[in-house]
Amino acid sequence: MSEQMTFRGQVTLDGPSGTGKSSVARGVAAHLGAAYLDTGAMYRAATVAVLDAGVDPADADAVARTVAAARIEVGTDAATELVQVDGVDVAARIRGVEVTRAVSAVSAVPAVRRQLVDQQRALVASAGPVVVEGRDIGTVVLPDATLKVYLTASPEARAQRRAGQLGITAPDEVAVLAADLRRRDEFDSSREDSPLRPAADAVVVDSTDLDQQGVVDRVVELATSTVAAGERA
Ligand SMILES: Nc1ncnc2c1ncn2[C@@H]1O[C@H](COP(=O)(O)OP(=O)(O)OP(=O)(O)O)[C@@H](O)[C@H]1O
Ligand SMILES: Nc1ccn([C@H]2C[C@H](O)[C@@H](COP(=O)(O)O)O2)c(=O)n1
Repeated sequence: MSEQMTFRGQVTLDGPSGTGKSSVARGVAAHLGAAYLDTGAMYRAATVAVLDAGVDPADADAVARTVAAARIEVGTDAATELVQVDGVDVAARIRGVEVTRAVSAVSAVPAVRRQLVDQQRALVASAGPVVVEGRDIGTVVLPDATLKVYLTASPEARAQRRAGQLGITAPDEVAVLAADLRRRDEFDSSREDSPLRPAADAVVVDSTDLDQQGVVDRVVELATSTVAAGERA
């Protein structure tokens, strides 16, 4: 695919927390002129609905009922962030500690996953070319995607990145962040329904020693060469 040609496919970006999926996916979408879908934001919005209803995130039946009754909306424009629950803007709230602590439990509920995966596929179907990031996009949501990337980085790099994002410098606070990332990864990788793992045909990109732009360039290069190989076949 030359730079002038239009990208018409789907790129999936999966991987553990703090590897840079959201920032890289936005950059790749902007470069390719594609839409962008943050599926983690959807599970976070579902968690807001659960917490606001006073439901225990460990009560799977109540979580499923609450999320089924909630109207969860996310945008697919890489330049703006739209996340709403029942018409209320929750874009800032979904990044808070309370939601981050509870989101793994909510996202492990099979009925919640079925509901949000259906919604994700509908959004993708109407988005055209798209970059979608999450944990199960290459394995479950879009198994026929043009390019699947599984992003990794060392636990130390991920904790430092998250600390930088939050303006945290004290070593003991960075250690707390690292423990939280570890806890969430273990939970997300060991759940029964759609655990975090690379798709068999995913390209693994280790971003530990790459800066953000370097990762964006690498994924754009992979998308370009995948499309070019498809055109030659
Ligand atoms: N290659 C990189 N080098 C250094 N910093 C990076 C790199 N990629 C992303 N970052 C920074 O790391 C932080 C975390 O990135 P981001 O939120 O995109 O990760 P994520 O994988 O989407 O995390 P989560 O799954 O928890 O939402 C951000 O501040 C981002 O700017
Ligand atoms: N496709 C997805 C996306 C996200 N999740 C879960 C697992 C994460 O801990 C949580 C928040 O995601 P983040 O915003 O940190 O990317 O949502 C999932 O199970 N499947």
